[in-house]
Amino acid sequence: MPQTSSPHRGTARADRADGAMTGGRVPGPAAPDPGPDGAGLLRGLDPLLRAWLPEQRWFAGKGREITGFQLLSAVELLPCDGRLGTPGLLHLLLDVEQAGGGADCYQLLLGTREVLPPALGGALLGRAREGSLAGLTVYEALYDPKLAGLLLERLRTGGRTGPLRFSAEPGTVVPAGLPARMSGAEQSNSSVIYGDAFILKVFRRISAGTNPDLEVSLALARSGCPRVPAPAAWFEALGLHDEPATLGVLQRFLHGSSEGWALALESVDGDGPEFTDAARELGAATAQVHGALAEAFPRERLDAAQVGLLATAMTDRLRTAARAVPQLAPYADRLAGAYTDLAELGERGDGLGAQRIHGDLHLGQVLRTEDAGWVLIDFEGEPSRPLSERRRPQPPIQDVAGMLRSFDYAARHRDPGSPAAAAWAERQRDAFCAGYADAGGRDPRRAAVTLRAYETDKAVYEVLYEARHRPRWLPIPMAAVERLAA
Ligand SMILES: Nc1ncnc2c1ncn2[C@@H]1O[C@H](COP(=O)(O)OP(=O)(O)O)[C@@H](O)[C@H]1O
Ligand SMILES: O=P(O)(O)O[C@H]1O[C@H](CO)[C@@H](O[C@H]2O[C@H](CO)[C@@H](O)[C@H](O)[C@H]2O)[C@H](O)[C@H]1O
Repeated sequence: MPQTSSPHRGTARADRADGAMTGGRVPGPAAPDPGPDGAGLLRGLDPLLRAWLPEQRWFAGKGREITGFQLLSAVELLPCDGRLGTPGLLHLLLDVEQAGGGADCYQLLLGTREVLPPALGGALLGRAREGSLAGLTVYEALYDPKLAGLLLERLRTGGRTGPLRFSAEPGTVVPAGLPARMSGAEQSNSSVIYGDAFILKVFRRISAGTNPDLEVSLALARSGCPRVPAPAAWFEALGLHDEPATLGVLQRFLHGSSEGWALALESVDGDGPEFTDAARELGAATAQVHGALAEAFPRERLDAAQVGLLATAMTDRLRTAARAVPQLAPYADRLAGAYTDLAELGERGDGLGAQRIHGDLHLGQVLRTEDAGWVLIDFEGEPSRPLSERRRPQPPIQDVAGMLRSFDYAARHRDPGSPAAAAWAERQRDAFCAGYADAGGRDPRRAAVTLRAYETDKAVYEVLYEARHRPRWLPIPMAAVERLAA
């Protein structure tokens, strides 16, 4: 609901009928101009954000000092009213500047209250001491069922509030008043589950353009492909750049589904059935999704020069990762051989087929349902890559390599060096590749050079990912690095 009244004591006011606050316009990252109310907001938030952001799993700039903030957009979706005891809801797009240069744009949904109920204690950012939020407690709004419910209502009703545009997929019915709960899965983004019927993914790091998670799952659902949860509604920021930036997607929640990762671990740990049938079906599901994507989006044939560029990009990523993670450095030259082989294959052969793909396929991105079998989620691609790159056609074997790496992860999650783990992973690789080929995909085992290059690239990415986010898990991709470098 657009707000026109004063949201907070102090200077920040929603003084436009469309709900955008003064200084809440979106001037673009090149020329941010938060204006007086934006500056007032930031004065109170600055110290809270400096302490809170680096603690968030989705914050990509861990380990680098935050040097400043630029407010790109501030929209008040609900005013905080102390007399009525109602919380406020602020939507912010914020450039976070860090040592070493550059800035990343993050989306924040902040609740404001005079007094935070104990149940929301875990969502606390802190109390603002100055600026337009002075005296108010600031917290993560998505944890507050009332505020998360308000966001659902905006998605249901659609329309504009300042730079925010809410849209619904025609023909989809989203009931009002579904109870909200924050998803426990702390990943690259934040998700809210509504009544076990829908899940809203709120993207955290925002880039201009349509997020492939929306673009791809919408195209697949519209084509009738049953292997993705259909998007029901989404919201975007207009005016950041030339293109709208996707901020969040509401999609069907697959209630009662099981995550591939959990099922695989049960099998590895001996608590569940052998996984090979599931791996074979997963290979078939992946091939079906690749088939549907090849129909829905343009395809390309990468020539020798383009394959050479792929190999160069892989080599660059390897060199960057080896500089950041010293354990990787001794293997770098031998690993780079896989990329040289790929470039030579490009010279010799008739190129590589490329199309839209999942882009970050692993066992945490597949859900097994009673009715539909395997369903693929999270088509966002590797969050660390630029959006433009993630939206480009890629060889589909990249997804295969991602899943094969994931079998290796599951197998080695307890003991990276165990021979039984290696044998388990080998069985799943074979089953997955056989299922992929049976369902119409090209047997990945017959593309050994390309597969090895992509597995190496993924293992290198994982080394960097684990070193940054989960250092205890670093031995898992390092075991793969040793093997791939041999
Ligand atoms: N449509 C869905 N139905 C059921 N659970 C889902 C759905 N989408 C996501 N999830 C759950 O939420 C987790 C995180 O979702 P994901 O899209 O991978 O988010 P992120 O981009 O933050 O990694 C998944 O691993 C899965 O457990
Ligand atoms: O799910 P996200 O899009 O956030 O993907 C990132 O995090 C993943 C971990 O949660 C990471 O995946 C790696 O660990 C998985 C086990 O936790 C394993 O199944 C994957 O094979 C492995 O790559 C992913 O790489 C990262 O982009």
